[in-house]
Amino acid sequence: MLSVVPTPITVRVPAKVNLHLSVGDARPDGYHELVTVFQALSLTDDVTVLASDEPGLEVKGEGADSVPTGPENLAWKAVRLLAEHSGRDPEDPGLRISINKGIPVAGGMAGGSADAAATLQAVNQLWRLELGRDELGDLAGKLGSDVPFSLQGGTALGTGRGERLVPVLARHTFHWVIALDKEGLSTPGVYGELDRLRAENGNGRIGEVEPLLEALASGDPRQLALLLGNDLQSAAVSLRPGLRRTLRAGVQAGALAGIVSGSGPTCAFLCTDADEAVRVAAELSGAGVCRTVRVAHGPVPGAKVVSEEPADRPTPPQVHA
Ligand SMILES: C[C@@](CO)(OP(=O)(O)O)[C@H](O)COP(=O)(O)OP(=O)(O)OC[C@H]1O[C@@H](n2ccc(N)nc2=O)[C@H](O)[C@@H]1O
Ligand SMILES: Nc1ncnc2c1ncn2[C@@H]1O[C@H](COP(=O)(O)OP(=O)(O)O)[C@@H](O)[C@H]1O
Repeated sequence: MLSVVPTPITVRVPAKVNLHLSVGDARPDGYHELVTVFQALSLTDDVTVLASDEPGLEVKGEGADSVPTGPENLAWKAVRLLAEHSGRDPEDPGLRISINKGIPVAGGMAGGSADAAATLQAVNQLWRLELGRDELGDLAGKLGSDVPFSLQGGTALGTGRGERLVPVLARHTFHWVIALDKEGLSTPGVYGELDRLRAENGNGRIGEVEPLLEALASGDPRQLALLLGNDLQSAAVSLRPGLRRTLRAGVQAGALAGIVSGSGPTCAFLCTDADEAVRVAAELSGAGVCRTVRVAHGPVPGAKVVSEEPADRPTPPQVHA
């Protein structure tokens, strides 16, 4: 018998791409100081949370087989953190979680962070914790550097580890083609490779962020394309040399520019408009340089409740024929 009324809540949460990712030196705590511009894209995961006496977590969809279902899943870490924060027993949260993945796993698009953010949002509602944006944002930062952005969405400037956010004006919907690779890359592995390359070859870094912020405000994809930059790209390409071919193929197919998304190996190609993105995606998928392609647009909102049981809603009036 259930001890609480089951009230499933589904939260939809977006992937991200870093339009600008400037990586500083490693800090004493092992993290790198960043200046980054995130944009939330229309590739999404759905996370459904349900109060249950039979706790568990299931993962379906894109790359589900490689996602852990135990305590190392970031969704469970989010539950644990909220339980501790609200004086519940973290060993017995009484929840079932179902994750439907549309975000590539270990692809540099913050899929795990997205699930953590969605779980924070869903459980906040399910347990009626009424934590506000700032409080949820602080908890999100404890779960991972990208988690606060997954909550917030839109377009934002991130500093610190990437967890300190300021919204950025983006006066346009931008259209992207996303090329997914066969296997993921480890985020710490890619940061480590960047440190190694820099120790060997010196400190090549992308420029300042301001011109990119101006391009976003202007809404001109051609201007934005010239300013996309990612310090982690050389490290991702060093670990996965085939990405060079993928990046070239996207531009040959007609994209304005291509970039490795975060720590990779997913590549994101900016296109002039939605029709052009569909055309580039079709051509790129025939080029044999990646596992599969997707079309996406951004910015889109952050983690958002898309359905819940109408527990508190009045019964709708009956309509008789
Ligand atoms: C590279 C980025 C760019 O947005 O995204 P992904 O490509 O992973 O999606 C992020 O910095 C990833 O953020 P996230 O995946 O949340 O990383 P965390 O869990 O906080 O940290 C995982 C590991 O990445 C490295 N790390 C992360 C953030 C940072 N500013 N400096 C780092 O050096 C550290 O080795 C850390 O132990
Ligand atoms: N809910 C989750 N979804 C995806 N990956 C997860 C999740 N929880 C933990 N992970 C682990 O996090 C690693 C990084 O995955 P992900 O967050 O998708 O990539 P990235 O850090 O490149 O954006 C995966 O290899 C996986 O083992």
